[in-house]
Amino acid sequence: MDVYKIQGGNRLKGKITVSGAKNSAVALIPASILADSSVTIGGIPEISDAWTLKALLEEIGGEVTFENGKMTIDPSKMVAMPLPNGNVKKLRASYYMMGAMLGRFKQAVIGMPGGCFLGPRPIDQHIKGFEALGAKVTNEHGAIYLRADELIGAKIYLDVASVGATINIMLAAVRAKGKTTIENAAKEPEIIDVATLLTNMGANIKGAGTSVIRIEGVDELKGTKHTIIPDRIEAATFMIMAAAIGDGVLVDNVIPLHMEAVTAKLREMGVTVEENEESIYISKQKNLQAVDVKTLVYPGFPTDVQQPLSVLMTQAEGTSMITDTIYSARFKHIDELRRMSAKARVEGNTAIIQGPASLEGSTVTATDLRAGAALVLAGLIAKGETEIHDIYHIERGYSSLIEKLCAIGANIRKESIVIKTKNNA
Ligand SMILES: CC(=O)N[C@H]1[C@@H](OP(=O)(O)OP(=O)(O)OC[C@H]2O[C@@H](n3ccc(=O)[nH]c3=O)[C@H](O)[C@@H]2O)O[C@H](CO)[C@@H](O)[C@@H]1O
Ligand SMILES: C=C(OP(=O)(O)O)C(=O)O
Repeated sequence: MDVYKIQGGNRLKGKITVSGAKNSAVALIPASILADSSVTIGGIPEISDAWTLKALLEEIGGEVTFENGKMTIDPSKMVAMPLPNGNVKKLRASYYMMGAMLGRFKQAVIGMPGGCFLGPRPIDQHIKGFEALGAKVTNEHGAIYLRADELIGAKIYLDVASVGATINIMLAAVRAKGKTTIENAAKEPEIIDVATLLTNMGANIKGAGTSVIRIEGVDELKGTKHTIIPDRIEAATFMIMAAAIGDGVLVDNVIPLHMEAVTAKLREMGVTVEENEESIYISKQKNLQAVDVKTLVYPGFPTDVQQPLSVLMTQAEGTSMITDTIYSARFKHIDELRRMSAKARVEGNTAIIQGPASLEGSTVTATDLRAGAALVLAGLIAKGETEIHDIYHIERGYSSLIEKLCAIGANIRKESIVIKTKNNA
């Protein structure tokens, strides 16, 4: 089993470069299914989710290359192959195969998606959208079956402003007949990125990034080239690391506007954040102060940053509270942080964190992707050695994390270890 081993206590200094956005990449790659010729996407992060999606596109007949961050997808020979099991279970975003295959083939069979366990993650709004467009949707033996004679544009009001549902409905609606309106749409930057790719393919989409998206369906979509936006969650993770143990860190390849909620909270904690055009500089910090945070849909504070920020809170003076209104059970990392001597507890959907705490290295488990990023930070801060298990979660979403952190001074390495069980002891 692969683990990360971290010797804590090193300071971070220098430039760290953010990769393309995971949560864009995982939607842009399936979006290519809708084109009639090759789509090239630059800046795809080297994460396992991207490799798994490449494999899924190949399973349905796509010809895909992925080298140096550039993925080229030739969708011309794709067929509506059912994908009930296997790779679809390895990631959450396999659900975008539903919208894209429905848009192109008017049918799809996709197993229930995997991804991080964060508490219940329903997809009822995705299904409601597909049904409004005229698809018949059934759940048989854990797979979703979608079939439509034709897709017809409709007015769809989302009960919750879901990123996944907004993108998935967009993917199907660009090939529906007539007009679709998505009301109470999510406004995350990744939605604009997907709309930009689709528009360059020939789709007619207005209002992406606002709460009302209007789509006029088209008969065909063509191949194109696209460059992905920077990953605002990875950028936030590095900003938080820099605030905790940096001696001057430049986080490069950032859109500062996407970081506003994070930047504002860090400033409230006493962190000096200098914004440049495409980078953010965090100098050496002292006297961090406790704050209260509530996660919200964009442009609010992102749930994906809740877990890394809770580690910074262990280093701040006083009692911080962080409430997750998007995923109420996204707190498994708190138990792991307690193993490292953090003074923290969970009450309902809120973590209450007492700082400053002297963290101690320990053996911990990355229960999910951002929990893993939080534990990497905790290990970098802690005295002694931290060993992180189940790092495959981290590698679903962070590209070259070890190389990037070592280049600015961290002592972290990946190792294969043998876990002793009754059978091999
Ligand atoms: C692949 C991807 O981009 N994943 C992101 C996406 O996940 P995901 O697409 O799962 O999140 P959504 O934005 O869809 O969900 C937001 C909220 O809506 C609820 N909901 C969602 C869909 C639905 O049909 N019904 C429903 O009730 C969810 O339970 C959650 O409380 O947004 C999350 C919230 O920003 C991020 O943590 C994930 O990183
Ligand atoms: C929860 C996340 O990912 P996913 O939706 O792919 O599980 C995340 O990116 O933090």
